[in-house]
Amino acid sequence: MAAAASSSEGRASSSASAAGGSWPPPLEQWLVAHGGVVNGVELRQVLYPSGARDRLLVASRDHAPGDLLISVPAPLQLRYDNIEVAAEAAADGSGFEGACPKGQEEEAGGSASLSIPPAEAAALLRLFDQMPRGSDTGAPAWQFKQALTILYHLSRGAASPLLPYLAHLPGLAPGVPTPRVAMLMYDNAVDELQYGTLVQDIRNQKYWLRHVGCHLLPQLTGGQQEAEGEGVAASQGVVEGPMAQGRAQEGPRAAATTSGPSPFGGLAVDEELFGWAVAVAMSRCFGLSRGPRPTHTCVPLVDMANHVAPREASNAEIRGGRDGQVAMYAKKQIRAGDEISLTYGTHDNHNLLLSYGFTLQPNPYDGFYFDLNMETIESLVEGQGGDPDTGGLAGWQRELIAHKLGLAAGAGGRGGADGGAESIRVYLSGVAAEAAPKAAVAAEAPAVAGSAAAALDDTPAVATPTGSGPVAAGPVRQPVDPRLLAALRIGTLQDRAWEKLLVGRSVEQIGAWSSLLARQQEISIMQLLAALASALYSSFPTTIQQDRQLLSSASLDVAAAAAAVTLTTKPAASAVPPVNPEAAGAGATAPLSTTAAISNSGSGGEWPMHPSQPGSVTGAAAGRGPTVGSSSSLDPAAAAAAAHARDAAEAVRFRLGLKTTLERSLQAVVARAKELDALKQVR
Ligand SMILES: C[S@@+](CC[C@H](N)C(=O)[O-])C[C@H]1O[C@@H](n2cnc3c(N)ncnc32)[C@H](O)[C@@H]1O
Repeated sequence: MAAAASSSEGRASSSASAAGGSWPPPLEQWLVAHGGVVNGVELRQVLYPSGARDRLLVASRDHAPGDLLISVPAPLQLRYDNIEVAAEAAADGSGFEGACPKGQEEEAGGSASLSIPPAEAAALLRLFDQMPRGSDTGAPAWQFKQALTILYHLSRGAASPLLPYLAHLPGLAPGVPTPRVAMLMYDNAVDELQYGTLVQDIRNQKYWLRHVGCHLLPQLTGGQQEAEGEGVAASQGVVEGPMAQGRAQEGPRAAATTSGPSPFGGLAVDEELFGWAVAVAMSRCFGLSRGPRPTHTCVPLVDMANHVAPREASNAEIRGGRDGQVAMYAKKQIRAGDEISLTYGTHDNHNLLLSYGFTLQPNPYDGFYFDLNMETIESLVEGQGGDPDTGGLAGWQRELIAHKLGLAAGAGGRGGADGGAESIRVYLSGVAAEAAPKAAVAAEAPAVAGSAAAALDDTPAVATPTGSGPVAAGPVRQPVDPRLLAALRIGTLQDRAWEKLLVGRSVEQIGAWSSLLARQQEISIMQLLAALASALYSSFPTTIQQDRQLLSSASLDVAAAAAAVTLTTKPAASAVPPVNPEAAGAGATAPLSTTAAISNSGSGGEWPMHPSQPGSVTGAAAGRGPTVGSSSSLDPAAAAAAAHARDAAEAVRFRLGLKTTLERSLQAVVARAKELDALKQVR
């Protein structure tokens, strides 16, 4: 829990605010100057002993529960619905050029116009439409739309009122590296995760990132006809696109599209820059799930709050307000100097790594996932009940399990014929037995993935970005997935008399940790689960102890690499004053190999950013936006070494967390078996 511990752990901590007049302006000041509210909250930078840097929100005075901490009006947020509204209004001739309510432009933007020129909005909307789609929603993936919106505002440079916010984004703000969301990790580190389901998800994300950033965008914005071979992605078809919230597909008209003028002006968007924008979108957007048009939004300053879990550990929450305003409130007493934290959602480490580029140790929402089919259930329960002749599942058990779990009834897990899935993904979790829910899980509301905050009665719900993993983590975990427990309870029954009773019960009721059908049966089930957890643990090539050792040397590597970067980094001569002096030159852990300095004529300074080639951002060519310096501010080899070291350490941390989760699950089932056995003895 790096960030949670950061206030005490950091050896250097100071306000991120630079002296007045420097660039970029402190976010707190910028927000207040343009209609936002900031009450007793400040942004701090923290430097860990490892050399890693991060930022966090800190209370500058005491707060009572319910206090408003930050409020950000819609025009100060970076959100793609603004683009959609502007384009649609232009198309239907209503002449509305931007989503900024009348009268707020001046307030929010100062000299820069909040109106989005109709032609540019229309060009962006066309791009949105070409993005890969989620098969579940059929809509272009929001992460890509938000990334394009971020790049669009970046390309506008001083013409965008959001430039001061952009300058604080990780990867642009000096010393703050781009989050290493899993799709940006090096391949060798991905292999070291030792966890197939996550590795597959990361490969799919990498595929789509490459496809869009490297092929699709250049074609759509570069004046070329769609090239041959681009149908490949669509025909591959098997790509599960977590970024696209499901199975990703090509945009509907991609193959027939002729590119138009780039909405990014002179900003050359390549795979690296696009990857940065997607990582920013994934790691710091809030979902607005209600309201006239669901959208995602980057909310300045509010997006500086770090994540803690479980939910009770965070001291602030987000609420939506009227006119798209997003606000942060204290949800408990906060003392001056406390870190202000949010719970992004009930994310397991799989989701955290995919969406945010870090893991929590321990993570109360973590889970070990595996695919369960009828064959696995059959082999698990063999000899424990069921058909007296074969010792396997009797026909009625198979039917009941298939029906309750939505699985295909065939022994080999042959999906389809009866409408059931071939397999479902289930978990063993690290929830300690004593913390497991006491009531049936069925009593819990179904999870809305990523839902982070209670909505006000009449206002839009606000949620932190959903994790992109394969399983939406629910609000409450029990040590064993209720569906797995239900399957084992049904599969080990000796007596068909249970069938009538179980038919009317939900899978959550049958599989509730707190309930059981018969004590001796439950003891056997716990023994089966203990054997399962042990077998899964043994399938890892390394043990917990080996991982711990590796991690301590990996941490040394990270620190050494960070130190090397700091030593070899030469701040660009023409570089802007950094966000704070400590941050100078420390952006070297960003995965990007070069930096260029971009000057913002409106605010009289330059700050480092990272197009993939120095000088590729040419505001002059576009006749607007940023102009480019050519200073290189870090040693690419040292930066790459630091990124490699960080990835390697994160991979080991992830798999260590997974094994710890399995170990805890094992402890929970063994404890339950013992408890039931002891009860049996007493009676
Ligand atoms: C919404 S941003 C929070 C602000 C961020 N710290 C910054 O400086 O921009 C989310 C990112 O913060 C970092 N983060 C948040 N919570 C964290 C935690 N508990 N441990 C480690 N990193 C965390 C991760 O890099 C994540 O991608």
